Amino acid sequence: MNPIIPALPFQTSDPAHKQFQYLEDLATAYWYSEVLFAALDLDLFSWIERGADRIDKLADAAGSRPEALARLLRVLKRTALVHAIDGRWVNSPQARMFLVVESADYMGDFFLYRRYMQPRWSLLAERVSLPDRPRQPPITSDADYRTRNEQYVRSMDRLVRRKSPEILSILEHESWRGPLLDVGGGAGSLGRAILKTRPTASGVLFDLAEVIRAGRRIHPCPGDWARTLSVAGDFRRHPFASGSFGLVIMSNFLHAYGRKTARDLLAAAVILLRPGGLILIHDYFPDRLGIRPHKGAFYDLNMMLNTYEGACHESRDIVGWLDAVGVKRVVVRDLETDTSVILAGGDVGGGDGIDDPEEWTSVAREIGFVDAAMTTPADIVTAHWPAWKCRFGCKGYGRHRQCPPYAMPVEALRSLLAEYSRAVLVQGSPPGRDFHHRLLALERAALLKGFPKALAFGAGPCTVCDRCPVDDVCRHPEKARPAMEACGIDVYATAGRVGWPLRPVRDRGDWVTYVGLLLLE
Ligand SMILES: C[S@@+](CC[C@H](N)C(=O)[O-])C[C@H]1O[C@@H](n2cnc3c(N)ncnc32)[C@H](O)[C@@H]1O
Repeated sequence: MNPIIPALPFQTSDPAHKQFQYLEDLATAYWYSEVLFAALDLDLFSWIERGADRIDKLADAAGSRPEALARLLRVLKRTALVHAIDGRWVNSPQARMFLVVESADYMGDFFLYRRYMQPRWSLLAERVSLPDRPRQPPITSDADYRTRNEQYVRSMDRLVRRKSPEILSILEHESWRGPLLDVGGGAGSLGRAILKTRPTASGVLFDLAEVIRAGRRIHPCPGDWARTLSVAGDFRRHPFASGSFGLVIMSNFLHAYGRKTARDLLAAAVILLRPGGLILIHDYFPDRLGIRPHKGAFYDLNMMLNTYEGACHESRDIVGWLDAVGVKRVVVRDLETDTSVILAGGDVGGGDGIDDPEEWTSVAREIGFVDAAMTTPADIVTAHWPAWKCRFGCKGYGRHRQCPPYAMPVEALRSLLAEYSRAVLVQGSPPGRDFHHRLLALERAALLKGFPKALAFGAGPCTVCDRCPVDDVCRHPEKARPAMEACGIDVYATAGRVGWPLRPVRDRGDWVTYVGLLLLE
């Protein structure tokens, strides 16, 4: 998490402690968006930047009541969008950059566009329960439609423009040659950014006629259309010649369609590729659990509510659809924001991306862990005291084959760690038996993906059997795994190194946070 952008409370509440607070934070999460929308409606950030920085001046400029405005500003201050210095209001760096109309990086209209989608969210229960989609409020006139369409195109363009550098950094490792086709390219900023990296390549921006017209108004400078042919049409019917393009882009396109149509449109795009051509899909994928693990699933609901048949498709489905039409070489990469890229064809890296060590955190979350973090064996803190704490302080001492005094001594653990180069820490909650099963599932997934040395360490006494046999011979060594602390891992310090502040259970209703470890090589 970027330290200058505070996390929202519902992102940081620890359900293991004060569980109801997490729910209360979720219940009031919409307050945050409403505050941002109101501040943008009143254009507060722009007025502050223009010098209306004292409450009376600002209230005057924004046409607001000073006392009420002061209360809104207090919340904006809590959300770190503004600061107060000696009675003057000052924008935060993010607000100055993205929320001031005069800024070259202004995104306020994009954020306000999010509000257009909001009314339908209040119909979520109906949408999930009733067979018919609630009716769309009618658009009153052509002028309304035009304004709305232009806002939409401009908003999408602002967002993809910000994401382009990261998408480019993924594409830069691949070799491709033009021409490029940007399917549903909106105002064209992604294709434009990609073309700039290939000074001789040309491109086609393809979208519906009204979107192309809006794109021309949004980017009036002829230089923005250099080497780009804009073509208006409907991709479901347009007669492009097969084998014409070296790179086909589908950015935020497939989610406008249901499963069957999306699959057909993807297959149609593959046919347009030249031999060795690449396809780049940039979208929200509900099964990608990277930096914003919840966003793809939320976006899918947004599509369900706000489009006719739209859905965010899982990246693994898209990889399967590509495979079915003969595109075997695929990588999936999460951006540092909330979307991901699937790059396929050409001589793209191969596999499904799981050879990328960072992918293991996604796999772990998918298996059901609350959180997962990559670390290295060198960052696993070992000491003598954890095992001694088991000896003096645990009522189970001496009763479990995977715990002291039978557990792996810390010296053996240190030698073992030296034989590995990667490690994944996972976090979970009771019951311990479920946590253990997840660990075994993660270890097995690693084994099957070609990590023969994969070895999991659990949390607390082994839960495989109700109790260890009296003859001390483990009946299930294939399932039993050593506990981290039992072998001398300082779990608090190790978790602290990946940014997990563990706390002892203090209050009734709190539960212990389990931490497990997977060693990989
Ligand atoms: C969410 S926008 C994405 C725009 C841009 N690619 C981006 O990533 O910001 C989806 C675009 O796909 C276009 N689109 C959807 N279906 C289409 C179709 N059948 N033919 C052409 N364009 C289509 C829409 O008009 C819209 O501009």
